[in-house]
Amino acid sequence: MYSVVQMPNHLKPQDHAAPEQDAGLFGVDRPGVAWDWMMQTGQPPEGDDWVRPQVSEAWYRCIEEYRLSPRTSLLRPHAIMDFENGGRTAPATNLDVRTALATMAFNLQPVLRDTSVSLLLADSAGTLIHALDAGSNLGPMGRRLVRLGESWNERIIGNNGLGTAAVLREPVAFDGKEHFSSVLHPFATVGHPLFAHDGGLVALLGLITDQRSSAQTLLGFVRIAGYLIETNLFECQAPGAYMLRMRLNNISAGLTGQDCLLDGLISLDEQGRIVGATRTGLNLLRAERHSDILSENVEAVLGVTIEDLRACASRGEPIELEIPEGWRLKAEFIVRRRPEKDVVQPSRSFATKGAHRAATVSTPGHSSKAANAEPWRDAILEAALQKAVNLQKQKIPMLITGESGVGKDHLVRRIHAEGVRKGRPLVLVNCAAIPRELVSSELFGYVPGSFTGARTGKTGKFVEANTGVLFLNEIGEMALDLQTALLCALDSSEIVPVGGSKPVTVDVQVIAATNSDLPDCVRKGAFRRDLYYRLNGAQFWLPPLRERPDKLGLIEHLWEQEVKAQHVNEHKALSAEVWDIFERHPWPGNVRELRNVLRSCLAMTSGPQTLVSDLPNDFLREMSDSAQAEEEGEAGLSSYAKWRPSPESKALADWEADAIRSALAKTAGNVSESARQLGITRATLYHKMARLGLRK
Ligand SMILES: Nc1ncnc2c1ncn2[C@@H]1O[C@H](COP(=O)(O)OP(=O)(O)OP(=O)(O)O)[C@@H](O)[C@H]1O
Repeated sequence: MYSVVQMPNHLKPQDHAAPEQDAGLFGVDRPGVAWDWMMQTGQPPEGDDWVRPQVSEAWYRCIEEYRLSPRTSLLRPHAIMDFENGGRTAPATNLDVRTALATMAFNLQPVLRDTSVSLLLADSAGTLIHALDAGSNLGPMGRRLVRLGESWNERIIGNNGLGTAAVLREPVAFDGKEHFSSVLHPFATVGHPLFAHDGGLVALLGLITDQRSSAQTLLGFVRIAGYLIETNLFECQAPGAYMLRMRLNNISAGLTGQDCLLDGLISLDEQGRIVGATRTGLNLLRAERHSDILSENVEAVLGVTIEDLRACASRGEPIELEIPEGWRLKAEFIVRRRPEKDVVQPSRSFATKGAHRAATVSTPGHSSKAANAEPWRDAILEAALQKAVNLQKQKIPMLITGESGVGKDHLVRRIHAEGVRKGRPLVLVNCAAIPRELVSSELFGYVPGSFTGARTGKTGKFVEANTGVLFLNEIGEMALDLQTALLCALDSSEIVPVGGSKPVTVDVQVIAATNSDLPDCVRKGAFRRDLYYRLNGAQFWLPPLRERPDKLGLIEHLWEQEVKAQHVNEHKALSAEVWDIFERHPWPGNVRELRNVLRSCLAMTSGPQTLVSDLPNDFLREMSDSAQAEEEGEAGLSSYAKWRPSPESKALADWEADAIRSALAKTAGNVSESARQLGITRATLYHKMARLGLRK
């Protein structure tokens, strides 16, 4: 029980309207006043005049049960140890489920694009396992909150959308100062628990935004998103040979809310026993808990036998079911294709994830994957490629966007190799790398005598690319006057060489790429609007590596490619620790950084397993700097802090020196090759060698 502190009357509002956030109806920021009151008295105010009961109850839990302070900022390492029962790994969600969830969240992301809302996924313990479009509007503190590995557990940072959804087992939303912890005051957070077929909590879906009065609005979105994800997960993961998809037949029957509109699912084994249900399925059957219906025969619950259901389905007849209280359900009986033995158990914890992955990543010939396992496919790249190749038939200009290193150039090369213009020229122009005054002559060429020294004239890139593809990389860097010339060339399919007067007709498919925010450049007047529309016949956005739901699959795939490329014959696998670092690392350099790191790792690995000490120095230093910066800042938990090589085990300089020695030994003292293998420039390597007193 908690004690109740009465708020002085002069502070109380004079009516019982719903509490307002941020100076609402009465010009009073009620949750703000209540929070200040709690700070002074150590107790939340009584009743629901100031904050919603859900909020005051959460604040009581924070004070009485978790002994938190409202000034609790981010989680400290010791706090996570306490929470995890003496430092054991938090109950993580099954890897297949994590991948499935991340994929579904990724598919939802376009709905939120161009909003200031970030989508989050946490495991059942509240530890962030995936974040989409996270951080751009959230400021430094927000960006720290949405880093993978941070805990949103209510016991750690107080009430919040994700952590409290896990406690209450229902969707929740909090605005600004309704959060117990001041760290969350600049934000609105919303969360939805995601349940497995047996009712076990598998993960948490959440949203965070800097629009701190929008939580209730976002609650509707998160409910629908949660329903879609849960239903999808059920269809992919629930056990059972059959499934019943049910919907209420008579809407006026008395059920309210989303259960009237949404499908409920249950799955059945060969004998007709219920082996799984979604929460909507549970509600439609008027069951409170999964245990009320799991293992029951469908006949006992719905009054029909499995044979009846099979017979109806084989006659193609709809199934009408009557459930208690006279409600009628319309149902579809589905024979599922997946055999039971393939089914994974979502609510089982995945304690040995690193070990599992280490076992699955190996050199060809040592692979522990099933012999008939399908080869990994880069679904994101393939989907973009397929669309682009089709569009190329109509010569539609394409714009490829995404952060540096996500694979824009890689995609263009694939489009060229597999599209209708394969075998024709592919001409690459990096608009940022050519001096401004030369871009015009580079693109359009020049005639002899057009300027001093131009005795012979030059063919421009447009003419070189004739009948093929012209790839304009870093298009956002192009000067405004050149944009005008480019627009003319694109509109007329004609170019005029510098110093010339006769137009030359060209047949060129233009593909442009940029990692800048072109619409923003248009708004600021730095990029021509008409050119933007001209280039943007179709747009492909490649996600950053950290947001890719198939990140681990891609890492594994590229590791295998690297092993092949370097003709390594012995068994080589990434250790569990390295996997964990890779999973948490935000990969600011995206696939480019990943490839460099994998290349260096492989070169450094002397035994069968790649250890943390085999990671390239720049990468280790990045981790180390990040951890240090966070430790120096406000009590934050770094995902990296855990992985920083401990001073007792080895000083960073020693790691660095070992790695360089090893690279130089392997390349017989070749500095360029060593630098390449280490993923650093030659100059950096020389600098480090001098600092560490190393010789070739
Ligand atoms: N999907 C992928 N599969 C395999 N390799 C990839 C993939 N995407 C990118 N890469 C590799 O990553 C590196 C960087 O890719 P790329 O140069 O295409 O990125 P980018 O987005 O064009 O970067 P920038 O904006 O800096 O030019 C290249 O070595 C490329 O081959």
